[in-house]
Amino acid sequence: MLEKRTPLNVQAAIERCIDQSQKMPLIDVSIEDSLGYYLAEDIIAAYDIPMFDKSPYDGYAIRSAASAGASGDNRLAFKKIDHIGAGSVSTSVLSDNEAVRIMTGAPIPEGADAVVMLEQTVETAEGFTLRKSFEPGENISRQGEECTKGEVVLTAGTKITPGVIAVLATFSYQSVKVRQKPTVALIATGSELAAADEELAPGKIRNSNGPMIAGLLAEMEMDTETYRVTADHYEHLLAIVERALSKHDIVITTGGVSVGDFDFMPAIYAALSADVLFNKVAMRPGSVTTVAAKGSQLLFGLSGNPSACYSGYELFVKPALKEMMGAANVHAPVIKARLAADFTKANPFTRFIRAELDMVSGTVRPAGFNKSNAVIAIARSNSMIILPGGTRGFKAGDLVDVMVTRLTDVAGTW
Ligand SMILES: Nc1nc2c(c(=O)[nH]1)N[C@H]1C(S)=C(S)[C@@H](COP(=O)(O)OP(=O)(O)OC[C@H]3O[C@@H](n4cnc5c(N)ncnc54)[C@H](O)[C@@H]3O)O[C@H]1N2
Ligand code: MOO
Repeated sequence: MLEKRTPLNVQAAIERCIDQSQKMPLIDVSIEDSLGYYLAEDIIAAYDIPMFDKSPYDGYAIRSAASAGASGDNRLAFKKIDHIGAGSVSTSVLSDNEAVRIMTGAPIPEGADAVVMLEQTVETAEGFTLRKSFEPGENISRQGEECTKGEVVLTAGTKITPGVIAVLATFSYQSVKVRQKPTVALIATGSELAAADEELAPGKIRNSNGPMIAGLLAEMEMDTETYRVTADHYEHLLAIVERALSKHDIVITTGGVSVGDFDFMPAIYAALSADVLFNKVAMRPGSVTTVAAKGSQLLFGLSGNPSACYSGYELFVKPALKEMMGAANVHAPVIKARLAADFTKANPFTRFIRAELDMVSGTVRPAGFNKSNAVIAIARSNSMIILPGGTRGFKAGDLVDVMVTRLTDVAGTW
């Protein structure tokens, strides 16, 4: 008899996935290999930045008091007593009307309290003249003006970006504490799937979900193993899923989760004695998305329909992977934007529409044909419009929620 499934609210389903996601063990990773991980420790300033008072310009370090009264009609002369570049320290101590020729980044010599830019000077045999007076501290980058020793500059859970790597390098880190990345098995199921090098016999289609999910995982720099399925046979599929579970933290399947005669995933979860967290979500597409847990391992049964498969990954897999890696913020940003066109369809359940968000005008429109089986709209989208269940009749200009999935490659200029 057909199993009756009770739909779970989509936000509750996401929370269930996150609650079930166990944090991965701590490891040290070299900063060269740290991109894409999340900091598992706060980063504390090991010293003041800048570490010393320094010159922000190529010019001359002077005593500001010696410049008092300088003007176009009263040029004051300074004598050059030393010359330093970044990386060198002057041993000179300045007295009135003495100056050290100094390059950007070099420490301010003792006695100096201002820097004159080269462009503000006229060279003389002994040094230079200037026609403007300087305030104490003028043109000096102060020690500790960016941060002081002991300050928490980045908190645990921050994604390691090139900017974070710059901070780690600044504070002499060679390696940093992170949480290991989970390893992922990827299994596209379906007897209809013909791999890229196989003939497209009648009834067969190309496997687009497999390469798409592999790409989504690659974006997160996950270590993924793809398993090949030859046909929808229960024993064959069960053996592959068991093999995947023996090696990986996460098993992602696509297809075979609905109620069809060849949808074997429900029986496989039962055979594995996996704890099914949900097998129906009150959303479109992707209502059949199923997530199960086997101890600390998670099995994501994404729908076979490409748009449903994509949405399932963004909504459930991505936050779970982030949670396991210790990310402080696991959710995709949801912003408000105005619909660029009417959307008249009824939404019995929360609807996710692959969409084009125009960040410049703050408008959003569906990215073309948008049924569960659509594939092109995924490629054209940078976001998903979220329309709440139990609504209909959205008009152009209405403010709607938009989940931003891809922030790069968005049109815009300045
Ligand atoms: N009687 C019912 N039938 C269906 C229901 C239902 O509730 N009752 N739900 C429908 C919904 S909604 C969806 S979504 C699909 C989901 O089915 P599955 O997740 O089990 O996926 P499949 O049946 O295996 O495939 C669905 C569809 O997608 C194509 N597909 C599969 N894998 C790939 C791939 N790797 N690349 C590209 N396309 C793929 C497949 O050929 C099918 O056309 O079930 C509905 N039916
Ligand atoms: O709910 Mo199904 O996943 O529309 O497409």
